[in-house]
Parts: sequence; C-alpha cells; structure tokens
Amino acid sequence: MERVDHLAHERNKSEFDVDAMKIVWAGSPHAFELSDRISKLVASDPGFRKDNRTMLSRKDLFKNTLRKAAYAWKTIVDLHLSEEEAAKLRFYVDEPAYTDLHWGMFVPAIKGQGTDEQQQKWLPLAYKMQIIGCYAQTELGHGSNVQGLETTATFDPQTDEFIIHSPTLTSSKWWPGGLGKVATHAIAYARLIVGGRDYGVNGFIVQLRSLEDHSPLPGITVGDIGMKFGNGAYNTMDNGVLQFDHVRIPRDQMLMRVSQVTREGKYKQSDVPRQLVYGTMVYVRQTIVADASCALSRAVCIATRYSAVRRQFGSQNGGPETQVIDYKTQQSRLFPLLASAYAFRFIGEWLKWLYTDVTQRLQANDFSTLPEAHACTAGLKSLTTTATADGIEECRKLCGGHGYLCSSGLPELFAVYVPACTYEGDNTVLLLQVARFLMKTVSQLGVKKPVGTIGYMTRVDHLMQCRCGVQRAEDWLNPSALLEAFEARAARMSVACAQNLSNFDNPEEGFAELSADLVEAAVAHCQLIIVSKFIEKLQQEIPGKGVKQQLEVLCNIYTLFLLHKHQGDFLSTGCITPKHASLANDQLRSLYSQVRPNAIALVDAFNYTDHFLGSILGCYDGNVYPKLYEAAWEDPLNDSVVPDGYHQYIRPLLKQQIRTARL
Ligand SMILES: CC(C)(COP(=O)(O)OP(=O)(O)OC[C@H]1O[C@@H](n2cnc3c(N)ncnc32)[C@H](O)[C@@H]1OP(=O)(O)O)[C@@H](O)C(=O)NCCC(=O)NCCSC(=O)CCCC(=O)O
Ligand SMILES: Cc1cc2nc3c(=O)[nH]c(=O)nc-3n(C[C@H](O)[C@H](O)[C@H](O)COP(=O)(O)OP(=O)(O)OC[C@H]3O[C@@H](n4cnc5c(N)ncnc54)[C@H](O)[C@@H]3O)c2cc1C
Repeated sequence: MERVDHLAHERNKSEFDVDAMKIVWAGSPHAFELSDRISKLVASDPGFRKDNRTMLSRKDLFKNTLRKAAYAWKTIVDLHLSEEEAAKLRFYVDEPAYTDLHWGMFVPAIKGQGTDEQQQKWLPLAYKMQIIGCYAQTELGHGSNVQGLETTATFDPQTDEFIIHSPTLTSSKWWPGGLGKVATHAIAYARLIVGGRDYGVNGFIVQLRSLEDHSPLPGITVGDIGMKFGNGAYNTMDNGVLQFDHVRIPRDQMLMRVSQVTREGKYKQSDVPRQLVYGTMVYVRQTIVADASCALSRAVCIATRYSAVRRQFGSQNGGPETQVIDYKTQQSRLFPLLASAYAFRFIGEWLKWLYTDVTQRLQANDFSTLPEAHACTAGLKSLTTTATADGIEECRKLCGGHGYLCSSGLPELFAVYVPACTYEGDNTVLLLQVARFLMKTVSQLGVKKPVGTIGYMTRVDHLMQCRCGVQRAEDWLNPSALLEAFEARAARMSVACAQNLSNFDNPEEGFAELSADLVEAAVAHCQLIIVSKFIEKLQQEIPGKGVKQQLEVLCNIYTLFLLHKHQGDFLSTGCITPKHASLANDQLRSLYSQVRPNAIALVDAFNYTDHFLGSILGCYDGNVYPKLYEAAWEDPLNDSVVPDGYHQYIRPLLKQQIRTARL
C-alpha cells in the first residue's frame, strides 16, 4: 500500500533547510550521523519493541527489560560498537534499566573518586560487565541531606577492613536504581569512622551478590522497593532497599581520591577539596540537563504534529475545519515549549563544555571554578527538569482526549520523566544551593571579581538603576535589550535578598526565613544563563538556508515568553514598565505567526524515528486516525467480544428481579 504523508503540505511550507537544522540539533555532522544510524538500527530490530510496555505486569515488564538489556549488550559486542555508539544504542532503546546506573553513576563514581590503582582494578571489570554496579547513597531517612546519612564504615585495624553497617531502619539504603534485583556491587556512601572519630560521608565499593548464583552475600539484605508511578514507565527499574549487618570489606575498597585511611589507621585528606565526594552528582546533573531537551522535544514533536492533523470548528461552506495549531491559544502554549526544547539543547551543550573544562582544571589542581560548576549544574538541572516535566504534561493537554491514551506515548513519557525533578537532587533544594552561591557572590562584591555566568554582577551599579529603552515592539528583538532586562532582574532580585538577609542577626535563620524569595532569585539567575547562552550561540556562524533565522525566532520566543510569564518580577523590580510588558506581548504574538509555517519542519529536525517517539499521535506521516482505530483493537481487553467476568458480574445484574416500590 502506498504510504501517504498527511503532513506533506505542512513540510512544503517550511522556509529553511531541515537537513542543516538536523545537524545543528545533533551538535555536529558526526553526532548527526551517529544518532541517525543507531536510532534506525534500534527501530528496525523487533528485539527492541516497546509498544506493549504499558500492558505488562511488573514481573513480565521487568523480565523483558532484563532481556532487552542483555540483547542490547549482545548487539554492542557483536557489532563491535564504540563506547559512543553503545551509549547511543542504550539511549534509543529508551527503557530505564539497571544499565543506566551502571554506566551513568557506578563507573563515573569510580573514575571521579577512585585512585589510579582502584580505577585499574575495577573499571575493566565494569566495562566488560563482569560486575554490575549501582550508586547507593540515599537512605530511607535521608536523601537531600547527604551529611545526615547514617550508614557507618568503621575501620578495623586488626583485620585491615571496614565494617559496613546499617545501625537503624532509617539508615537502610532506599531508592538506588539497579540495586533491587540486579547489581552485584554498589558504591555505598557511609560515614567513615576511624579510631572512634567520624570523618563524614565517603564512598565504598561493596559487593552485594554472589557472582556465581546471585544470592546476597552474608550480612546483606536486599530487595525491590515496589511499584512506582504510572504503567510501564520507571517500573522497568529495580529501585532497591539494602541493609548491611556488619559487612566486612578490604580497606582498599574505600574510594580514596579525596581522602585516605592508611594501614595504620591514619586518616589523610588529599589536597583536592572535600566537595569532590559530591563530584558524581555534578557529572550526572550535567547529563540530566542534556537529556531534558530530548524528553521535551519528544513531547513537543508529538503535540506539534498532532496539532497540525487535528481539526476542530471553523468550517465554512463545507470546507475543512481549522487545524488546531492555527489557534493562537494553541500556539501560545505550544511554541514556547518548542523554543524551550531548542534552548535546553544549547544549554546542555554549553554545560557539557563547562563540565569538561572544570574536570580538566581539577586534574591540574585548579579548583577555582568548582563552585560555579556546582551552581550551574544544580540550577540548570532544576530549571530544565521542572520545565520539561510541566511541558510534557502541557503537551498531553494540547493533544486533547487522545493525549490521555497510552498509545499517544505521553502518559508514559511523563511518568518516566517526572522523577527527574526529584532524583539527583530535589529541585528546590538545588535552587537553594544556587541561592547560597548568589548570596556569597553579592557579599564579596568589591573584594572578589565575579566571573563566568555571574560576571554580570561586576556591572551591578549600572544594573540596579538602568532603564529599559524599548519603545516599539520590534525593539524587543534586540539581544542587548533582552539581555539587559534579564541581567537587571536577576541582579536586583539577588541584591534585594542580600539586603533583607542583612537584617537578620543570624544569617542561617535569615536564609531559612527568606528561602522562598531566594529560590525566585535563583530561578531568575538560571533563566538568564539559558537566555544568554542561546543568544551567544546565535553569534556563531550557522550554515544552512534560513536556519539561523529560525533559531533567532525561537530564541526570541523563549526569552519573551519568560519575560511575559515572569512579568511580575520584571515589573516589581522596576526593570520594565507595564508599557514594555505589553510591547513584549505584541512582539511574542507576531513571532508565533512567524514560526507557524515552520513548526512541523522544526520538529522534523529532531530526526526522531516513529519507534523512538512511541506515539500514534506523533507519527511522521500524520496518519493518526486509522492507527488509533487499529491500536484500540490490539488491546488485550478486546481479545474477546464478551469480557471475562460477564457471567459472574454483568449477566446476574441484568437478570435480577427486584420488586420494590421505587424501582
Ligand atoms: C543539597 C546538598 C548540596 C547539601 O549538602 P551539604 O553537605 O549540606 O552542603 P552545604 O553545607 O550546603 O555545602 C557544602 C559545600 O559544598 C558545596 N557543594 C555541595 N554540593 C556540591 C557538589 N555537588 N559539587 C561541588 N560542591 C558542592 C557547597 O556549595 C558548599 O560550598 P561552600 O562551603 O559554600 O564553599 C547535597 O547534600 C546534595 O547534593 N543533596 C542532594 C542529594 C542527591 O542529589 N542525591 C542523588 C542520589 S543519586 C540519584 O538520585 C540517581 C538518579 C537516578 C537516575 O539518574 O536514574
Ligand atoms: C526514580 C528515582 C530514582 C532514584 N535513584 C537513586 C539512585 O540510583 N541512587 C540514590 O542514591 N538515590 C536515588 N534516588 C533518591 C533521590 O536522589 C532522592 O529522592 C532525592 O535526592 C531527594 O531526596 P529526598 O527523597 O530525601 O527528598 P526530601 O529531601 O525528603 O524532600 C521532601 C521535600 O522537602 C523539601 N526539602 C528538603 N530539604 C529542604 C531544605 N533544606 N529546604 C527546603 N526544602 C527542603 C524538598 O524540596 C521536598 O519538597 C532516586 C529517587 C527516585 C525518585
């Protein structure tokens, strides 16, 4: 049967080179080729089928995930895939699994916190998957408060071992992915006790299960913590519970890059900052920012394509009804999300650069940029995951009733994504870290020159009193006007918090009292980072017909949408007047019209296969209705026309004879 492209008329409207945009989205021609090849490989292999996920019981679902993970590994080995290709393959398999924690946290923790000898011993085993690791930090009683962890690692000088112990119920490890049913080893975080003294939390490599029969080793109690939110979704992951009963490990299984315990039982601190114990979290937060654009763009792709297919109202003289994408309300909800997906893509790229830079500096014993890297990764992780989780849910609503069907892909995408607001640092807790960094910067103004993303604070005197020069709606397209408004807002909110804080005798009490305002100041600062990096990106040369123009439109939409949404901040800090706000809104409306003919091509540029999207509403050819109709009949409930339970529960009801006055 000939395949009809129901969105061809939309694709013909586009005003830019989609293939060139695909390369910008991927990051480079190499990255594009890699993604394109591996995504097609996964999509064409029935071994990676995922359309039945939401209908499986937890046990079947989990076993199927184990099968897929093993199959993915076999594919990687058989095809001799490189590390980069293997990571892409796991990404396109698109199913949370123990391997995420093995590759994403266990390996990086050993790399970041292990000594050279420890890396040489453990990494080859991990790379070959002869051991499978997880990252066991969080406990039943404490997740955010890492310093409050209760598990102990007590040095025994007699045997040259650490005794790992869970002294209370609340000290049980709780949540680590891969721990529940799979991991053979964990990086367990525990309080280091040497000679009766508590040296704070450190990482230890602990074997949990036998490498012969997978049974827990003596002293280890381990299991899964139970069903989580949504069908399918994150239930493919075995988040686990773990208790240690005086488990002994050799001394050299303490990760010793940051601090060491000698054979004689002496504690020694390296000359690297103690905060490096938290280094794995900085790394993972950076990857979460990069992933946010993937999840959001996926939802946006589904909602945009479906909005062009779906028609409601507005038919005249028997002509077709209006495509819902033509409603300004639909555009004002959808296009800022499209723009955010691009903005997050570029901020993810930039953050990766920042992370690489800080890692190289750390290796050369330059620790100066670590606080900024921590603030950026924490703040941007918080901002992008919150916006993405909210954005996916908005996309579901943008798809009306059909968005609520699992076959739209959106419920599962939301359920998989939403814990990103919590894991790897609760989003509010992380913004408070940014706020601490901001307050420290303001308090040191005049003493220490702010640099990098906080560099705008060098112009604080100007930013505190500058006036917005916008006179016509088009003036809002001027990057300097936009940047100055965002810088002034961020600076004024931080300075106001610092001034309020100075009224408290006890700074910690003040910080707690003002924490809601501090979080808002942190948001303003992080939004400024995203806006300024998007603008910087556009100062580079970007090849391809019309590509740069499209990105300029998206950058302006992202920025003016934020200004519109947070106009309370801009107005109350006096950065803009109501007139400026209204001009920004006029400009935003006109930008929506400019993006409209290009909307489908802009989501095509993500280059997602139908397999990866996993959505009938978002399929490339837009042939939504026949596919929805067919899929309904695939549901196991439709296996028989008369449902199981009819004879037990429906027929007796229909046949009952009740004689009462009322009935
Ligand atoms: C909230 C904090 C940051 C607070 O820690 P604290 O020790 O009380 O810190 P403090 O006194 O405020 O600060 C001490 C100091 O440490 C700095 N700092 C804090 N974190 C980092 C870091 N990551 N890198 C570099 N520096 C860091 C702070 O800025 C402070 O610096 P300062 O003293 O001001 O110079 C921390 O404990 C934390 O990170 N909590 C969140 C826990 C978390 O993220 N857990 C992740 C578990 S793994 C996971 O969820 C896996 C995800 C699963 C998946 O991907 O599938
Ligand atoms: C799906 C999933 C996977 C996970 N995987 C892992 C893993 O592999 N390994 C691992 O070790 N952990 C893992 N975790 C645990 C995760 O890192 C923690 O849940 C997370 O860090 C949040 O900590 P918490 O649960 O203690 O939240 P809490 O800190 O108890 O948060 C509860 C509420 O208190 C607020 N709050 C807390 N502290 C403050 C404060 N100082 N000021 C103001 N408000 C505050 C928070 O904002 C939140 O609203 C996972 C969690 C999930 C959901």
